[in-house]
Amino acid sequence: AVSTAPPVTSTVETQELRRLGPLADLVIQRLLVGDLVAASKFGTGKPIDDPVREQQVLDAVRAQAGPLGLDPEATVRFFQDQITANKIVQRGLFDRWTRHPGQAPTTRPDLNLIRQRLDELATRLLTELVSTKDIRKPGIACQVRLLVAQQVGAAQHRLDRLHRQALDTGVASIC
Ligand SMILES: O=C(O)C(=O)C[C@]1(C(=O)O)C=C[C@@H](O)C=C1
Repeated sequence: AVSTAPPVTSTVETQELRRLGPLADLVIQRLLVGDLVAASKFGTGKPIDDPVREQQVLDAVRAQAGPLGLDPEATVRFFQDQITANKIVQRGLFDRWTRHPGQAPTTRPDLNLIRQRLDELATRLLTELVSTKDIRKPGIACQVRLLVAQQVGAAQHRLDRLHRQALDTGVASIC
């Protein structure tokens, strides 16, 4: 008879290997919002860098980290990486749209609404940092899980070179 039950150990191991999946997915969601930010700024003369807004983002996560049981400075570093990743996407798209104006967006999304989305993602990222805290200690186990999460996420979202490069930066401090 053909067995229809999945091999239990491999299922458990697969689930284990995917434990950083939700965190990697949120990192990807945040850098994909970079496409919207770029579309909101491109052609307006508005600079990609907004140091005042960056400080607000970092102050907010620093304040939330401690009460959640996260190290405030490590959390700030993680979000600095998310901002850097976002700017990699924005710069890459500005460059692409300048060289190929036909690919430039034709509608301009509202930056304030986009920032609300980034704030929501920050809350979800913090929650996921908390629930993965025990498996993010530096070491090969974390690196293997991260590699799996990053590859699966990049494939699921069909990320191009630019967004994969940004993802490398976004996940740099996870382990
Ligand atoms: O809010 C913006 O204007 C963005 O460009 C997004 C973002 C971020 O990732 O949070 C990135 C770059 C800016 O310097 C500030 C913030």
